[in-house]
Amino acid sequence: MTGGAAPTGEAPRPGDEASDRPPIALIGPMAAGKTSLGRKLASRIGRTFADTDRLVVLEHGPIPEIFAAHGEAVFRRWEAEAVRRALVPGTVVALGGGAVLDEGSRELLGAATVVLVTVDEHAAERRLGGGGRPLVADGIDAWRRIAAEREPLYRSLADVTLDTSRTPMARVLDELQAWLAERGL
Ligand SMILES: Nc1ncnc2c1ncn2[C@@H]1O[C@H](COP(=O)(O)OP(=O)(O)OP(=O)(O)O)[C@@H](O)[C@H]1O
Ligand SMILES: O=C(O)C1=C[C@@H](O)[C@@H](O)[C@H](O)C1
Ligand SMILES: [Mg+2]
Repeated sequence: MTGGAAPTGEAPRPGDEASDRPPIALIGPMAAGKTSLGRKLASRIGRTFADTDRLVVLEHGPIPEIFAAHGEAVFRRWEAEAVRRALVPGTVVALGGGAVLDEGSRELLGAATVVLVTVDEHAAERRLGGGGRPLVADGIDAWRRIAAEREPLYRSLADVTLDTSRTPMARVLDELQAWLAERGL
């Protein structure tokens, strides 16, 4: 795990509510484990969980159908709306892999604790099966190109980075929980 400078927030006091704390946002490339890790983290620390892909699907239908019928730009607009609705104090939010492309969403992430979840291409290739991700319908070459393009953006937003390639989910979760607890987040 690699972390940035410790946030300046005070340690939690008795009576503090998680709902007063900055939202915890999980960002990173497709199949890194944002949704799985976010859901487990929220359950463990007693916070509400939201997944922006899920919110878009609930409101507008399956992602491949949105891309086919309306194009990526419309998906990005609906995704940005989902980020704005979900990213409120006290929550854990898993963002879609490309949500950081939207400037307004990046501004909102400035008020969040941002966890970058990474995965190497070998593990990503094993996890990509099952489809549902139109931008990588052609496989790992597209995943590699997109991940490399976005890496500087992901790194610039992250407060902490966790790699899931060779670490079981339970241990990644323990590490993240400890990192948050040390900082009163
Ligand atoms: N640490 C891990 N070890 C092994 N498999 C993992 C790990 N983390 C996640 N996975 C598996 O990888 C797959 C992708 O995980 P997940 O859907 O959480 O990724 P994501 O980052 O949310 O992807 P997307 O960008 O498509 O939303 C799932 O099948 C999940 O069970
Ligand atoms: O990285 C991306 O651009 C995407 C990631 C997924 O989470 C979905 O939001 C969608 O498939 C696009
Ligand atoms: Mg996800």
